[in-house]
Amino acid sequence: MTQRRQVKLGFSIWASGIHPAGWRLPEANAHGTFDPDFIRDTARAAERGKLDFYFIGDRVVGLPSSQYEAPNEVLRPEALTLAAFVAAATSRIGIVTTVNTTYADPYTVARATAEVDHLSRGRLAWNIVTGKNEEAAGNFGRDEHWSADKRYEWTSEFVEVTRGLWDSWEDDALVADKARGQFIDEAKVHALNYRGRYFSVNGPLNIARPPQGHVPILHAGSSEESHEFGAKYADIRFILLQDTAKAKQYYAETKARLANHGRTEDQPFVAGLPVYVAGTAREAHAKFRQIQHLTVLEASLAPLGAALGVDLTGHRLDTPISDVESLSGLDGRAALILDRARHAYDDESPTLEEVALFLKRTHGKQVAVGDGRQVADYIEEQFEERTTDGFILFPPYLPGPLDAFVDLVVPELQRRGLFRTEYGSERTFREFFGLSKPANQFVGSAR
Ligand SMILES: Cc1cc2nc3c(=O)[nH]c(=O)nc-3n(C[C@H](O)[C@H](O)[C@H](O)COP(=O)(O)O)c2cc1C
Repeated sequence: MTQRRQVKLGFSIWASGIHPAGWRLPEANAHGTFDPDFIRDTARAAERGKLDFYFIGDRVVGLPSSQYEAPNEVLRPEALTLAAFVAAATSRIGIVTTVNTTYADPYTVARATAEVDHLSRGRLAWNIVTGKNEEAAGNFGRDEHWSADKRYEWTSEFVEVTRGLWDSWEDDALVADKARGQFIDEAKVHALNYRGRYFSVNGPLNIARPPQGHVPILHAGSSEESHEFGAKYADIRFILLQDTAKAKQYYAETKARLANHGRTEDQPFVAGLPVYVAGTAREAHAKFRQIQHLTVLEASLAPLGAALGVDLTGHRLDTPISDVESLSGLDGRAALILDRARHAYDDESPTLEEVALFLKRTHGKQVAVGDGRQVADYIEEQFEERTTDGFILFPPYLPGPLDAFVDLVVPELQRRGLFRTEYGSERTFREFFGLSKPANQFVGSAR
């Protein structure tokens, strides 16, 4: 019997939750961000669920005034350091760290990523982002955050340099010949001597080639330049899902770009997904409503009206949507937003305030709310429809939702043959995703 194609699953550490009010729940840990025991527990829970990877995003700005809108962007652990910690706390799960290349240096990043790949025995992947926060520029002596074309030109060179540095050492360069007193074979250690528009780097790196050869690259971004960069350099694309028809088209079109760069290997997609799962659908929806109502932000009708294409002035926030005549018979994106809000609240007629908060938090995108079977149904449907090849669980708060996902959704996916029941022979991140190990550009005639 042929085995079913299996879904990829990761967990993203948002210590205070993806929802800005999640940390306010009595059962939420609001102090987890810098608590090593707490972080270790999340890593082990993700590994207990046999997940493919533990995902760490990053920001290079601190924005205290974002506390009501996005508290998890106010405080952010340093992602590479955290990856090393997670590597030590686990033994099988893959680890994705994020580096914003716009504000980084390739020699430093090549060293640190190679080091963590060694420490984790080949379990690391690198999520490349180029950042959207203007304020970051001021932290790095710059006057402005660059436009997309400059960010991606710089980042393309960055990746070329980094890959070249990772190749500095041939696998058998360290001979450690005790009898002759020869430590290394210098002919097998290569300087890069890269001279480009933005970088000038001699090399060699002072770290042996990473176990995976090149640390695999994930990429997330939205511009045309991001998509061209991703098609050329990324092993995996990190996305957010839109409605199913659009997402299917996006999936097919984005993957079709790979051929323009002579690529034949698949580029798996993983999609961020906020999940509210509980023993019963009723509990899950109640938790969703409870968190929404803890939001400190004021809901306002203007953005909701603009998103729906309807003038809502004059209505009270507590009006149920079924009482608003102009909201009946909508189609397209407006209908989709209302449907998703109805589904999430499990209420045929949520109030205007509830829909406004829903829109504000999710930007109208999908959240999965339900019992284990219902969340698994959603994952299976999106996977089979080919909108994505996997998901990154975005917990609304921690720790409860991670354990609930592992205990309720994972077994359901396993029963359906959609997800592994044990870690198998795969050891490296590349092996988890079926990615081949790249040859060293300095070996043989490759250069
Ligand atoms: C799914 C997704 C995840 C992202 N994660 C991060 C992140 O962790 N840190 C960050 O600085 N930017 C992150 N970004 C922002 C991107 O780096 C990028 O700046 C933004 O999407 C603007 O698109 P562009 O780079 O294509 O112009 C993310 C974007 C997307 C779409």
